[in-house]
Parts: sequence; C-alpha cells; structure tokens
Amino acid sequence: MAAPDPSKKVADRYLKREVLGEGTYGVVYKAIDTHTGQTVAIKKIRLGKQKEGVNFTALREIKLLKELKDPNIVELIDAFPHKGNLHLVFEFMETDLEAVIRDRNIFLSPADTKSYLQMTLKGLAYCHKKWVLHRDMKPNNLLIGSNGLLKLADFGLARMFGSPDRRFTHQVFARWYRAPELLFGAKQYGSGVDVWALACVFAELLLRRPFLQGTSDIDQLGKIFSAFGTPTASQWPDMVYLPDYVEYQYVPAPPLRSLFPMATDDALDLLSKMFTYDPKARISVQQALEHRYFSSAPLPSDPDKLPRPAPKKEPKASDFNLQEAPTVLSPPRKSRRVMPERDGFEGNSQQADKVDGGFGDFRQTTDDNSGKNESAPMSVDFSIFGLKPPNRPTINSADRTHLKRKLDLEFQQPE
Ligand SMILES: Nc1ncnc2c1ncn2[C@@H]1O[C@H](COP(=O)(O)OP(=O)(O)OP(=O)(O)O)[C@@H](O)[C@H]1O
Repeated sequence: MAAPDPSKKVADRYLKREVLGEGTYGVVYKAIDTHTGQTVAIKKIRLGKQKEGVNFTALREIKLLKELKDPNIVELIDAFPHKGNLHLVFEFMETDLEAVIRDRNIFLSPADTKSYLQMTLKGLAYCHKKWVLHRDMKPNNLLIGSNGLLKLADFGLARMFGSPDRRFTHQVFARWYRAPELLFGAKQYGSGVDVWALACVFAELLLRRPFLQGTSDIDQLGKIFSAFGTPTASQWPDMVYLPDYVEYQYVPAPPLRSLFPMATDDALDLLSKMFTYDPKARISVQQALEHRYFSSAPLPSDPDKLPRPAPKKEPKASDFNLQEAPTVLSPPRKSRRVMPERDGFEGNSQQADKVDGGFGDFRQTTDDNSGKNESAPMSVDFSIFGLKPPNRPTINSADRTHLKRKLDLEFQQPE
C-alpha cells in the first residue's frame, strides 16, 4: 500500500480518502481515524457567511448530538472546526435505504419492509424521547451498515444550520416527505413532522418509488389531498389558522387499499394512522412501534438477512473476459433519483416490474440545479384499479391573491 499523503491529513487525526458525495451542507469524505484505525465519514460543513464561525447555539447542539447514542442512530464521533469549515466525523456506513429501494435486483419481502421500518422507528423513538426532531427524514438519510443495521443520519442538522435550502436540486426531493402542517407554513410543529416523513418512506418501501412527488409546495398539498381526500375542519380543526393556509376544493379520499393493493391490512392501518392530517391526532413513534403490524406474521427480518445492493467494485481487466451477461452497475450517487415517465402509480413493486420492466421506463434526473428536471405532476392512475378518479382539488377564487403571492415567492427562489 502506498504511504498516505500527509497533506491530506485533516486536523492531525484523520486521513482523507475519496469524496463520498455532496449534500445540502457540504462535501462528505471517507477517512481513516489514525487513532483507532476506524473508517469514518467526515462531513465538511461550509460555515459561509457565519463570520463568527461556529456559534454558541451550534456548539451546544453538537454536544447534544454527540450524546445521541443508539444502535439506530449514526454516531457523531467527533466535531472540529478546520480552515473555516466545521467537520463532523460520523461512523462510516455502507449504503442507504434509497439505494435499496431503487435497486431493481432487490426483492423486498413484507418482512424486510417491516424490519427497515421498525429500525427507523426505533432510532426516531430514541431521539423523540430526548426531544430531538429530525426534520429532514428521507430514504437517503437512512444509512445502512455492513451488518444490515439501519441508522438515522443528519439528526438535528436542519435545526442547527437552518432548514435545507431548496435552491439545491436534491432538496426538491425533501418536499415529498414534508408534512402538510409544514407545507401550510406552520412555525410551531412537533414530532409529527418526522412521523409524516416516515409514512412517506413506508409508502415508498411498499411502492418502490416516491409516493407523493409534488413539484411545488402547492402541488405537494394537491398530491396529498388527491391521495387522502381534502381535509375537513372536523378532521383538522387548526388547519385554517396556519400562516399559508389556502382552501382547496373538497375531494373525497379514495380507498387507501387502491393505492397500496399488495399491503396487508395491518400495514394499511398503521400507514393511515401515520398519514393522519391533524398532527395532534397523528400516531406517535412509540405508539407506531407498539402497533400490531410489528407483532403479526411475518415478523421483521433479521438485519443481517436483509437484501442490500451489491458493493461497488473497481472493474478489473479480467472482468472483461467474462462470458456472462453484463451486470447493471449503479448510476452515480447523485443521479440515482428517478421519476416515472408516465402519470400514475404502478401500484407495487411486483406489479411495477411487470409493467415497466425496471429502470428502462424511468426518466433520469440530473443534478444541475437548473430546476428543469422537476417531474411532470404525477397523479394517481385510479383506472388501473377499476376506480373512478376523484376530482383534483383546486383552490377557491377567494384565495387566488394569497396563492399568487406564494407562488411568486416560490418562483423567485434563486436557481
Ligand atoms: N456516515 C456516512 N457513511 C458513509 N457515507 C455517507 C455517510 N454520510 C453521508 N454519506 C454519503 O455522503 C454523500 C453526501 O451525503 P449528505 O448526507 O451530505 O447528503 P445527501 O444525503 O446525499 O443529501 P441531503 O443533503 O439532501 O441529505 C452521500 O453519498 C451519502 O451517502
């Protein structure tokens, strides 16, 4: 092995290796902790305009995050400022749930889905007990270790460094997991936002594609209301007092079963409780863990038996002499997001595989921040389940001015 390049040593202790990717807050490197020999992931956070560096609140938050130790939370091993950036050192994780969901070679059994959901809930329950919210739950923040254990990453970062910035293309996807109270501009919200986001991840595990793919906040609410019906005042009494509330035309809820034809009754019951509109009535993480879905057959798979994407390997010269058909290599990390070309859900993974034959029919998104890659609005194709489509909710004329102002603001977001 070549001698390590000392110039790549970060703050004396960590030997930088390759870049793993770039997220909302900055670049992530693979590195070796020279004190322990452990492989770690270092997230370099641009402190940018915060001239005063890491402020007192951030330091307090970091201390709190370092104290979050649970088998289902990615451990924050160390944190230090270096050359004007904040470096957060995390335990290294092999892959993430987004890669699992997107990998068409992976079959996820009901027991596997249950196991992934249960591990996520356990990590969330630990943090909610300590009054820490995640606020940015999505499949690529659910990392998976070599032993199959799923751990939540990026806890508290949204709070520490501000809500993720939607100028970045990948943050467009975060909208798909956003709770309706956040979309209506709630300034005070609670653990229910994580439960809603997790319900979207649960739905995505069942469908093997993102469930509600809004192209703007307004469209996101429209997608939510087409799936679950426009909320009524009795369902969600506080809704009308939210800062960005606009009235949507009433549409009734289609049967949940029609959206998830292959899900068990227990799975649907839990899903509907997690997708409850009123955050005060939404099931808590602890209650969700106690739901009969987790105690009924099939029991959750053991983490080490869960299917995971094949590890990426460097191509060797000998690989090119193989007689077998070529294997599909994963596309690069940031271009993995795919969106359906057609309108409509295919219902579930098995059905989707039959209908579209895998990746071929998906449109790949780019990561060029141009904003041109947002998907066409995706609506539920009810006809494939023999159902009449509900009306698409529209907004009453009284709210047009308010809405126009909101849309103007959204479109003014710099690209
Ligand atoms: N602990 C870790 N171990 C291994 N890889 C990691 C770890 N944390 C992050 N990564 C990888 O680094 C890259 C960037 O991650 P980061 O969390 O900054 O952004 P992201 O999850 O891709 O997007 P977003 O900022 O929208 O959450 C991703 O490829 C991610 O899988």
